[in-house]
Amino acid sequence: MSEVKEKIVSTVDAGTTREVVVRLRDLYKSFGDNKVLNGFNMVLHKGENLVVMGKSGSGKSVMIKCLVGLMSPDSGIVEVLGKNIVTMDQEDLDELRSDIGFLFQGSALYDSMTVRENLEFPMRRHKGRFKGVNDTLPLVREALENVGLAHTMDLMPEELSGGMKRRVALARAIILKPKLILYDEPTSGLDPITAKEIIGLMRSIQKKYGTSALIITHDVDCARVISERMVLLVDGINYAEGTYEELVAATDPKINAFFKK
Ligand SMILES: Nc1ncnc2c1ncn2[C@@H]1O[C@H](COP(=O)(O)OP(=O)(O)OP(=O)(O)O)[C@@H](O)[C@H]1O
Repeated sequence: MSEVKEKIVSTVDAGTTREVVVRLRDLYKSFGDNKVLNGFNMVLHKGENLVVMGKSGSGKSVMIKCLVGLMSPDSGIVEVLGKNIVTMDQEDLDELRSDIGFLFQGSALYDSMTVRENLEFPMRRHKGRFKGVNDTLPLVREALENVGLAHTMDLMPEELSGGMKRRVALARAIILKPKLILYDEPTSGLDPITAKEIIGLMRSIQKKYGTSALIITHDVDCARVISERMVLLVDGINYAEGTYEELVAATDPKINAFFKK
């Protein structure tokens, strides 16, 4: 275990007053002999941008799936917005997910729907939350204005560039004003300038709405700019935690490997 982790974990355990939005404790998940999560721990505080890095196949997606209840851990605690995910029924899970925004790899817009219809989609899924909303237009417009794309409302996804699609996907992720946003590789496949724009938007959204964000990325520049704190997932555990600067300065070779260009 690295010095960095011991230092930071002790600060967190020493009774921080920040509200906890996600708590994963002693998470284990195996597939046959493949032990993917081996006692993983993580805490995300309210309003925080937490970056999780791990090499390909290290279990980041498995961790996220456990976090949103798409996969059950073999053991361990998964608390999201004060609720225990592991014991929840489907109805409660659906309700909880209306408080979570997702921006997953590749934007995943529906090609046969306009931008506006793509944005309305989460509202249709979580009808209960929008009972009193007859006119979705103001919400769609506000979400698109946040990403500078209000003029694209009636366009089809094929009429947008890759960077614009990612921004629309970001607008869709925030339209429900989620308390928590999960970003899975938000800058993958984008050129450095567009990636920078997306990171800028992620930051301004967090500032405007006070959203908590968990960001999974391989992009060291993205991690440097966006993270307040980082967790490195290695060998199924939270191998190291700290700020970007603390982790870059660490001497442990397994930590260094993440920051080599
Ligand atoms: N449903 C499943 N059944 C069996 N094995 C699985 C399943 N889901 C994931 N795994 C295994 O768990 C390990 C971790 O996979 P995971 O997708 O979480 O990695 P990752 O860190 O997200 O990788 P990447 O960065 O490439 O997306 C891999 O060895 C994978 O084969």
